[in-house]
Amino acid sequence: MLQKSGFKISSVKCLFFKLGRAVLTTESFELSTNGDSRALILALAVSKLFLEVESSLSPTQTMTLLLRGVPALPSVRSNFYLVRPHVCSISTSSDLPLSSSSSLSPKPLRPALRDRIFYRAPYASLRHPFSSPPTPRAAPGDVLQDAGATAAVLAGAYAFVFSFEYLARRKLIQQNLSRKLVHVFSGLLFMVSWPIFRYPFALYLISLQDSTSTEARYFASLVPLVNCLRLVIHGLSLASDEGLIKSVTREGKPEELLRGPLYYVLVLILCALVFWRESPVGVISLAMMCGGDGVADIIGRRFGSIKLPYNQHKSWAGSISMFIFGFLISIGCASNHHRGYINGMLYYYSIFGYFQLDWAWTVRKVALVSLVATVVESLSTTDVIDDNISVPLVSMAAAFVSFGY
Ligand SMILES: C/C(=C\COP(=O)(O)O)CCC[C@H](C)CCC[C@H](C)CCCC(C)C
Ligand SMILES: Nc1ccn([C@@H]2O[C@H](COP(=O)(O)OP(=O)(O)O)[C@@H](O)[C@H]2O)c(=O)n1
Repeated sequence: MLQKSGFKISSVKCLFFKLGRAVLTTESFELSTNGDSRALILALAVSKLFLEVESSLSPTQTMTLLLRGVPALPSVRSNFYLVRPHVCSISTSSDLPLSSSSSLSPKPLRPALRDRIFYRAPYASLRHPFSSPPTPRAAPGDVLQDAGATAAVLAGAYAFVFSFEYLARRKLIQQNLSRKLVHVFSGLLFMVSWPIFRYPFALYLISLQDSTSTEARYFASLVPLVNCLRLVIHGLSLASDEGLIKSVTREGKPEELLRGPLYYVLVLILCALVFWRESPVGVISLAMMCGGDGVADIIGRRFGSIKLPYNQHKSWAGSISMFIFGFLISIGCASNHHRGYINGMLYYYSIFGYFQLDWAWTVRKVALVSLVATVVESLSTTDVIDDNISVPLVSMAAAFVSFGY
């Protein structure tokens, strides 16, 4: 582990773990303790370390320090007084018997921000804050790992679609339901596979490796790219794959592959390349396209007797399920990781340390994105612009406005 300011990160981290729950990631320090006085000593140690790190950040980078359970006493505050507030947002939990001003920054943060855990939108060129050289280029072993991950996910994709081909061909499942289940799960399972590309969780925890590798996204994007080529080849009838056509088309016509399914995999490529696992925007957009739109069709066809006043082809049941499932798949079913539990895609990615979010704030933002996506999906414009284009693009725009990159 790299030495920095005389403290070994791993020892600080281990000590933190003994004193309480601490997460020391490339994006943030989060120290949650039971107020143990020794935690204050460590918090001072981290604060000195933090100032060192903070001074090495480029103007566009931000870091986060969250001290939960550590009294915001003057001695702690003074260590942060020099921090540039626009670079470093520091907060302490407001549910502690703290001094009146629980903000540690020179000027009190806006009340709405005081207890938010800011996340840095880490990006490909992110320098590991504790390493003096830039993140090293991929080592041969990393490339092999990514190539292996690509092969495994490609095989999974083929097996996944083939299983629905089999069920549809044996008429064990209706063709429409098969298409919708492939629609719902293939994109979500693709997202679930992203952490296996470079720096798996275990390695990340042990070595605090930078989890935002650049090359990994290109390897991951090969999976939808290969499926894109497959759809084009069979959509143009350059080759025939009755099973594929049966499992992902409405009427069993090859040219249908060049519409909904093709747009769908193109969006997967876009999200993997542009947002990858570094930004909530891609995760939320795919949750809306795969989970929300997919379930809207399944529920709407079955229970959608009450149509929308402005679109007789869509129903309240379909739209409400779009909102609910888009939201739940994005963030899960609770809003406070202290008391409830969160099991959506955003929390899945936060477990790996890709971003840290203020969940109470995030719940509101994801609900807003889900509402916007639901309204767009319910419009009759989807007859002109496929909702595999309109829903994810509008979700990206709404999520970008809410979360930034
Ligand atoms: C059926 C699909 C879209 C149709 O949309 P709509 O017209 O109903 O609105 C989805 C097509 C999926 C494609 C054939 C396969 C995509 C696989 C994915 C890139 C990787 C999945 C990996 C995972 C491990 C299963
Ligand atoms: N909000 C929605 C969405 C779909 N649906 C139902 O699902 C069917 C297919 O919806 P869709 O045209 O959006 O299907 P895809 O374009 O997503 O494949 C509609 O004809 C409705 O019967 C609904 O009732 N309410």
